[in-house]
Amino acid sequence: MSDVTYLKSLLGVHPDFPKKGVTFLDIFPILRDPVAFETLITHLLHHIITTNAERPDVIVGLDARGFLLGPIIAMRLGCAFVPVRKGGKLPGNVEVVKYAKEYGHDEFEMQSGAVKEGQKCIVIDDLIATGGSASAAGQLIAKSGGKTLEYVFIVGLPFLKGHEKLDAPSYWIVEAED
Ligand SMILES: O=P(O)(O)OC[C@H]1O[C@H](OP(=O)(O)OP(=O)(O)O)[C@H](O)[C@@H]1O
Ligand SMILES: Nc1ncnc2[nH]cnc12
Repeated sequence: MSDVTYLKSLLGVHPDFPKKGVTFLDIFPILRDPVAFETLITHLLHHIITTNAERPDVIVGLDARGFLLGPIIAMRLGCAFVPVRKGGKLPGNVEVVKYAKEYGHDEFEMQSGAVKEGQKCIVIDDLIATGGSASAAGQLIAKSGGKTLEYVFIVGLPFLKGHEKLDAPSYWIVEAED
């Protein structure tokens, strides 16, 4: 079985969660299996190293599930990790962007100066649906003077066309069907 098939087989599928009409795809079963978790991290590292001509300076992880992947990837690549958090959670001066996502609205914040002028960033999250969350993170990076090299996910829902909202290429390991 390929790594992609293995990881896809572990995804949890929950129809009508958190609201009717949304099929929630749950990555936590992958994290409960240490071999699958290691396979996931190795796959993401291999992708990032082989696809991007430029090495990233910063891995930007999105609240909350992006926090489970971002720091591991950042430490293995020798990059900074910067969190993008939901509104009102970060101290000090912050940049703010409001956005819509598959099942609601939210606000993302990043600490001012956390990404420095000219730094090359990779955004990491578990899943892209409508692309609202990833696009908001990209706007925060741009406000800070950074450059997004790529958006990286475990799961993509390409039929929602979220990747078309993004200002840089995107990659997902597993594709969910409509
Ligand atoms: O592409 P979109 O339509 O924006 O949806 C994707 C986002 O939605 C989920 O996060 P959520 O906001 O539910 O937060 P959580 O990680 O705290 O559960 C998911 O982890 C992504 O961040
Ligand atoms: N379908 C989905 N499954 C899991 N997380 C999500 N975030 C937005 N849409 C989602």
